[in-house]
Amino acid sequence: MKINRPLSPHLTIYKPQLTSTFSIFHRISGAFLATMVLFSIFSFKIGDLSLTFYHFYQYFFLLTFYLNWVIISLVNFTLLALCYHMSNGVRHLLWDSGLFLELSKVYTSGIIMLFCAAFLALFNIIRQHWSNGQIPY
Ligand code: HEM
Repeated sequence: MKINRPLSPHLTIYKPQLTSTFSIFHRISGAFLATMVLFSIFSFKIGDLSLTFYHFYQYFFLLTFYLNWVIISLVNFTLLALCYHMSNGVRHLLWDSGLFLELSKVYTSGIIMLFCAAFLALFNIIRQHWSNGQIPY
């Protein structure tokens, strides 16, 4: 049925603000991290389920041997998400304690949080570089 009337305004009419953008990414990174935690547990445990099923081992061998870069990229991306989520999470905890709630401080702490996340991410990339191409975790 085609109703010829204007639609109510939705998210697209708003100019993105730093505050809402950080908030959305906090949720996205949280959901992504949760997925990766489940995936890691599954990957560790799959050996228990498949002791007699050779193809599982073959699959993981091929994955780690030929698609090493996929795993390294995934680990790095997860680390990036963790750096962001953790830095912003600390900001959330400060708010929960009643600190930095004024709008100007919300913006300042957001910028500081981004620098912290970038520093943590960079630190991890350098750490990985020094570890001779191996994942140092
Ligand atoms: C693998 C680790 C983690 C996972 C899977 C995870 C996952 C999540 C998820 C799914 C949410 C809900 C997001 C939403 O509904 O908007 C959340 C919120 C939150 N996370 Fe994490 N998180 C992790 C690590 C951390 C760390 C290290 C911190 C450290 C500060 C942290 C601090 C927070 C805080 C404070 C909130 C609540 C934010 C709010 O009040 O809206 N998280 N997390």
